[in-house]
Amino acid sequence: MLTCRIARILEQSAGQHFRILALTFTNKAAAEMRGRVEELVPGELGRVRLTTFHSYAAELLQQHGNHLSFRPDFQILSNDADREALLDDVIGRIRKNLAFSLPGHFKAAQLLPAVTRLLEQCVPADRAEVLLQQANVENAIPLARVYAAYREALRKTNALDFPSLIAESLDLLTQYPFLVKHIRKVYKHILLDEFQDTNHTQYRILSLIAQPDPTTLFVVADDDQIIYQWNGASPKRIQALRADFGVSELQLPENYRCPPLVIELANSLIEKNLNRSAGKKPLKAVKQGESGDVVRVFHFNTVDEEAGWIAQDISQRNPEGRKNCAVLARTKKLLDLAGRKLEEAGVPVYYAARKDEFKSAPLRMLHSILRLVNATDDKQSLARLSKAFYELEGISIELAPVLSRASADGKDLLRAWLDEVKRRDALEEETRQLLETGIKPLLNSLNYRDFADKLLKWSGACQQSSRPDENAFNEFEEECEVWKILVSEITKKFEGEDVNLHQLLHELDLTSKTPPKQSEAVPCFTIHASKGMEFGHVYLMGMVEDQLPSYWAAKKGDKSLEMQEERRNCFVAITRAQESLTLTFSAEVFGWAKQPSRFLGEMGIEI
Ligand SMILES: Nc1ncnc2c1ncn2[C@@H]1O[C@H](COP(=O)(O)OP(=O)(O)OP(=O)(O)O)[C@@H](O)[C@H]1O
Repeated sequence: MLTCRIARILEQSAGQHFRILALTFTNKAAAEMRGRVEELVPGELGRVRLTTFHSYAAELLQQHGNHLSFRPDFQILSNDADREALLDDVIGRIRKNLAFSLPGHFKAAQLLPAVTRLLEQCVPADRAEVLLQQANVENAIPLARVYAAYREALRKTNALDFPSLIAESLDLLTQYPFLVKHIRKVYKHILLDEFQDTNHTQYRILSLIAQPDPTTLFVVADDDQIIYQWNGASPKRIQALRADFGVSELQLPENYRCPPLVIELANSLIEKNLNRSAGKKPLKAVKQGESGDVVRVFHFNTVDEEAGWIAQDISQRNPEGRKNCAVLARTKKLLDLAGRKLEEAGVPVYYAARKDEFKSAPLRMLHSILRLVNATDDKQSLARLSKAFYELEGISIELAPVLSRASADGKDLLRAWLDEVKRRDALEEETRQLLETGIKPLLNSLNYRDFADKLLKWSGACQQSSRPDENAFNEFEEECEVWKILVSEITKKFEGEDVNLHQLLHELDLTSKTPPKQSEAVPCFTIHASKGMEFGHVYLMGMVEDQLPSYWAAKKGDKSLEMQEERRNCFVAITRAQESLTLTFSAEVFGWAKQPSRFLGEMGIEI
């Protein structure tokens, strides 16, 4: 839908210079759409910025973040461990200030979620105290203090985490209206996929950059698929869109994916939700003619038996059928069990869990060198580089001498590290070569592609000889593949532009390093990870109370917002099926007696 509209705008405006901004929530969706647009209108992608919300925010801050004191080479803290370390630092420094006392139990790990929530709501640092007090939050004053200091620390260390990318972008656009004017001039069309997932801050950004003219903005949304309520998504957003933009709406009830029987279940289920858009039409199956068991329901004594049966059922299919199967569940714990059973049955498994950082030593070494070239005093990257280098080369480079050499000679950390390494007699000739002919030119030219090729080639040679750490090459081959794919996707994303090093690093930080699925592997996905996807045969396991719906929703009650979200989770899961749907449940799950999910009854399934 979105891609067809982009293609049509491009066709109809050939020769014109305005650009199109299309935003998605996942890199995968953005990459798929780019592929489809390229197929529909080859050679026109240069006029389209098709990217994720976060990546667009990073781009805005690269270009204009100096107004907020961020340099374009800012670092993105993509994992919670780094955010926690920064917050820990912040708390430690506040504690040193004797004039202000923080509650003894204030620890980074416990406070991070609260800080994240404040950032997601884009609470200005100087308003946090009042707002937290008004909301009767315990320890409002110290929490506000920590929050303000955390935002300040991000600025001082020239770093941003995911929620602050969005929050700072909104601040930027709010404080500098000339930027909004500029963006509106450049992007005559703004399109957004999965609009229902936008949180309040993202919506405010969208409202600023889209011209008030309703022809500018085009969104695709389904309020029956809001499953990120906990992350700020809300049915209110669609209502706000109607009120703020005067949008014209086109309902698309036709469903081309699922068999009619699945559509019947989906409709029966979702109509139980109370706060759907008024006048929402039920889904209409376009597919006709079914063969075999389109919907199957099985129950078991224990979840162990349930997972074992699913594994057997999938393994007994022919290879073609097996490739089209997926196991979905509400929680990761269920999927891990199903995955284990599948592996025992000889079926390879694919998990979609996000992978923030590379795991193999060569890729860690590459990534930390690139980070050090970009941010020359990044001590954390220096430590990571030394660790990876030790695993590969067996030479231990202590950080203290590197730091003092850097400070004494006024050198950046990478150059000082190189000097330390080169003093070692034990250095292999190939490694010396890499450092001489690889890193030095990289430092001068920033040609990361060339350097990456050299380092990966050198690593390949290292792999042949025994290494001090036998785990150094775990996941190496697949990560080389991931590296190639990422660089190629990033190049496509910035079609026609030279992707500089800090753009590359930002994109790397924003992208999961999960390897691509091997064709014969069976996906085991949480419902959230399966959103937007489709599979021939869907096995939805764990259809019991306290799983789907979750314990929390069941506790909140049948009419609660939480229960409605669980119903949408179930709706999303079953509507992934193209050919068949298998629903399973057990009397006992992880040692607890469980009742069948209320959603089975709501779908009209008799037990
Ligand atoms: N007009 C059409 N004719 C035939 N097939 C179609 C048509 N439109 C969509 N499809 C197919 O239906 C399936 C679902 O389409 P699409 O991914 O656009 O749906 P969607 O609304 O984004 O679904 P969801 O939001 O539930 O993930 C895809 O396999 C797509 O190829």
